[in-house]
Amino acid sequence: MSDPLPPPPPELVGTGSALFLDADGTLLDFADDPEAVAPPAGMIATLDGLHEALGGALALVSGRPVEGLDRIFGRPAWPAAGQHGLERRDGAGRFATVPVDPDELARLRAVVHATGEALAGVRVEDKSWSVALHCRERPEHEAELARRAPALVAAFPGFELQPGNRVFEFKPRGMDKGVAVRAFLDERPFRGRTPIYLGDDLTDEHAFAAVRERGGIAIRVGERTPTHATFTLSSPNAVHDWLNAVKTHLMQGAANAT
Ligand SMILES: O=P(O)(O)OC[C@H]1O[C@H](O[C@H]2O[C@H](CO)[C@@H](O)[C@H](O)[C@H]2O)[C@H](O)[C@@H](O)[C@@H]1O
Repeated sequence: MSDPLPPPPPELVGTGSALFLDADGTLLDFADDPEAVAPPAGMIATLDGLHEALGGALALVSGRPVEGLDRIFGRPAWPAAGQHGLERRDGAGRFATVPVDPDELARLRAVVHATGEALAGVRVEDKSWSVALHCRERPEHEAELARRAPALVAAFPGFELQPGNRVFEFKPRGMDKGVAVRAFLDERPFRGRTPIYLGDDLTDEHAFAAVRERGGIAIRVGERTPTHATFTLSSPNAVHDWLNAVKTHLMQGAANAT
């Protein structure tokens, strides 16, 4: 059956838009090792151009720490939300994190590491305020992780489970990408703009709901259903091409205005 969602026309983005971009699976192709990802050639220049054309209203919104995003994207000045909204660098460059109970986090971390060690080939990614179990290299463990993860997190009331693409993440309760996007939209330079969010995974659905409730547009990357999105792009390659087309459209508009 063909996908009922259409591709987004680049003209959807205007100078009054704000652009929110997920990283893995949207800007970045998946890799077995979370540390082994890299943006395709030319993407950082494209994002720099869009950041400028949108008056700074472009932000990365990721499950990764902001520090990890900075390493991958060459330490840009762009606003960013990391660890599903637990940390945020706002439009003025200020960085803030949500406080986490360090004792509960330490106990959770120990249980997650023990779970990973018991399943050969399952990777543990320790991200300071959240922890993830990855099964991309051993997808045969996915069903077992899906069974164990809810029981594991139930012992830690301050934390919740965020499933994703071949990953089970344990993060402090109450924070998600929707909370992060709403916070950006209440501040300059995002305030008053129409939000447009691109993402591929379950965690992005929180942000899709947030932008739609503010009159914005959600664009799903890939084919995952169900979704709050109304447009789709097939892959990170298609996202890169689309972002280039958006940049060209914005620059033509600026040239025509002079
Ligand atoms: O919100 P995102 O920017 O999409 O981040 C979500 C998680 O992405 C990373 O994991 C995913 O990508 C890895 C590298 O390609 C892949 O190995 C893994 O299977 C994917 O789930 C990242 O490692 C996590 O920390 C992010 O939360």
